Amino acid sequence: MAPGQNYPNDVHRMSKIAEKGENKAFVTFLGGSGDYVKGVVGLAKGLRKVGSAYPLVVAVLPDVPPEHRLLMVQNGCVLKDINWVQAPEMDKTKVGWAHEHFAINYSKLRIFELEEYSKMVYFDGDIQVYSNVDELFELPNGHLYGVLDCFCEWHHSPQYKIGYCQQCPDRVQWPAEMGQPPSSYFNAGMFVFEPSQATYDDLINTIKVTPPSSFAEQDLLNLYFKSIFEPIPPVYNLLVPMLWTHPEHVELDKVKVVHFCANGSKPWRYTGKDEHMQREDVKMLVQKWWDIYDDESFSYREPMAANVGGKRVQTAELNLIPKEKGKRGLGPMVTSVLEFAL
Ligand SMILES: O=c1ccn([C@@H]2O[C@H](COP(=O)(O)OP(=O)(O)O)[C@@H](O)[C@H]2O)c(=O)[nH]1
Ligand SMILES: OC[C@H]1O[C@H](O[C@@H]2[C@@H](O)[C@H](O)[C@@H](O)[C@H](O)[C@@H]2O)[C@H](O)[C@@H](O)[C@H]1O
Ligand SMILES: [Mn+2]
Repeated sequence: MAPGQNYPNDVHRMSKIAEKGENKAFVTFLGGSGDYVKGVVGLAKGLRKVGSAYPLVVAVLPDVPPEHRLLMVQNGCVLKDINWVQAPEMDKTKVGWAHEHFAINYSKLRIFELEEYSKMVYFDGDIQVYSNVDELFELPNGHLYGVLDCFCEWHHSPQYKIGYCQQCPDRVQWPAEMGQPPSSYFNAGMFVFEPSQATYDDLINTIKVTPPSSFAEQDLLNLYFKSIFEPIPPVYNLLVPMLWTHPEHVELDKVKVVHFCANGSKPWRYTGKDEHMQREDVKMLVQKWWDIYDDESFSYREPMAANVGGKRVQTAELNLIPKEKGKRGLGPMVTSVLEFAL
């Protein structure tokens, strides 16, 4: 099935159309079989380390492989199957995604369908939590909360061309001939929201009538929630580029959440060779990420038992990849573990 086409029997539909619930949870998003699963495992461990009272839900696309699903479940994640959301057709001669993978990011919008939760805090998989942020769940309802983004590295944007950034609006006045200055704009790597099927349906309808732009669903979310968006302090989503674009707004010892969105800063891919990556503060934040990721005391819960064909076996005994070399696929055991786990 090509992404975006609904499955005939919708095998990956939401587990059940849930009635509105009172639960609250963190939620992240994972697609593909690549290394972002390390980011999710790191985030799960980070939330456990700061003693958060809320679970981490992971909205997983169909192409996330079984071994990655099991790894996340063993780290205490609650998996929710979601389907793709088709990115709008883009005329690449006029505009392109800022990063190729942004096309799958529209599927992130599926988190608005998670109505069994009354309030959720979304984190990208490349975010780490270094201090408890459970207070975010007490923010008043009726708003979407996020941290103001920085435009200083948006090389193809009108903002960049004139050197305007909302982080320092007095540095360069927005010229009257360019119309209204941009409204407050949040980084969609972290936001506090209330799931609603009606909101999700309206977002999808909005995609159909909104020309696509470089920052994909982030631009859409900022357009859609403009009237109820409330900025929250940058300690809740420190964009790594802010360390060099607006150091005057960064008090590193007060930062609670770090977003590794700068090129070359994803800790699990970090080589130190990209621009700015040899900075002491960047190296310290990446090392802190690894200290949590490698810390066994925040890792696997007791190896899970699973009901496999009526027999209880420890997941450690499961052979997730069938013995025959090169042959991959869901063996009967893995399917039942996933049934148990999901
Ligand atoms: O191959 C990918 C790329 C991205 N993502 C998810 O999409 C989010 C947004 O991508 P990214 O964080 O790379 O964007 P950035 O914030 O760096 O612009 C990631 O954090 C992941 O949760 C994913 O699951 N698989
Ligand atoms: O698909 C759009 C993406 O937009 C955001 O990434 C961008 C954006 O933040 C720019 O403002 C930064 O300059 C840039 O570095 C960063 O990649 C979100 O973090 C990501 O989850 C996703 O929504
Ligand atoms: Mn990110």
